[in-house]
Amino acid sequence: MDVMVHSSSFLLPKIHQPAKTPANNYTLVVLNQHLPRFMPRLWAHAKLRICADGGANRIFYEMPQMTNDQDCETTRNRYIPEIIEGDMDSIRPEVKRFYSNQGSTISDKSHNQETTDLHKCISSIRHRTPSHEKSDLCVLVTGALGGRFDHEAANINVLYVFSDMRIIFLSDDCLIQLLPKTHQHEINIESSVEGPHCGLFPIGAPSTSTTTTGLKWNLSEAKMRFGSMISTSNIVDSEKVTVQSDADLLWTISLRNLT
Ligand SMILES: Nc1ncnc2c1ncn2[C@@H]1O[C@H](COP(=O)(O)OP(=O)(O)OP(=O)(O)O)[C@@H](O)[C@H]1O
Ligand SMILES: Cc1ncc(C[n+]2csc(CCO)c2C)c(N)n1
Repeated sequence: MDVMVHSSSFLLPKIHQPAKTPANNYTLVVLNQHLPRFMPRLWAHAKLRICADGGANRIFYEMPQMTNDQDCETTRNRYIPEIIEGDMDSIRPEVKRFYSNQGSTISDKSHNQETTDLHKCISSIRHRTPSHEKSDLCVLVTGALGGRFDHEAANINVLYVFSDMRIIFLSDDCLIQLLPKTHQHEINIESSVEGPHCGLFPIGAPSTSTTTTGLKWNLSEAKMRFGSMISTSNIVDSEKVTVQSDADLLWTISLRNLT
């Protein structure tokens, strides 16, 4: 079974980032929730930036408070998403007008009320990415966690729908991602920015055998399912964590107080 290597090096300042890993070649998706404190850094290093519908309001109204620019206008002119995607029922008219005039592509999918704006964004990223670049692509998503529980459930479902893509949800407090059962996983812990708290569990299908190394409470061919045992409030105990499972698992790790 192939090994998939993971790293949160996108959270490091640029000078500390290793040259070419999937984590440094990412598309940023901004959802309609409060921006995380490290948004300016994520934005600066992204290869492509997509706002999901009302996510554009967050960039327009919240970004000016997160930078040291002299005035609002300077910030707004600096942070222009390449694409705004979704059913356009939450983006404000003045925000849509502003970014449209600045050259953002407005991808209006108001006819589709079957999938969420995040689903539309990920689907569009998949279509835009040439096959030979797919394995290198990482998608960082802000605003997927916290807030309305139906939105959160839909967001997590997107991780499962697109389980062959590297998608990472980031909040101020933690990150989460899916570890597909098709691979063994090697997670390099960036201890200056993440840990020590972590969790590992299946949602949906149970796991009859999960084995880990590098955790304080390791699993050895352990069974996990909701309604029985799941691993939460675990602690990373090594610079490298390995995971092998017969089920897709969610991996979550706490983020330190970065600026
Ligand atoms: N409170 C929230 N909690 C978690 N995710 C959210 C929340 N609000 C928005 N999102 C995410 O941001 C995306 C864009 O948000 P937006 O408010 O534009 O959605 P929407 O389609 O108007 O949702 P709805 O009509 O259900 O309120 C959503 O698809 C969802 O992924
Ligand atoms: C069974 C079922 N439940 C809910 C919706 C509604 N819905 C799901 S995603 C979406 C778009 C949100 O931007 C909407 C309105 C549906 N279509 N089918």
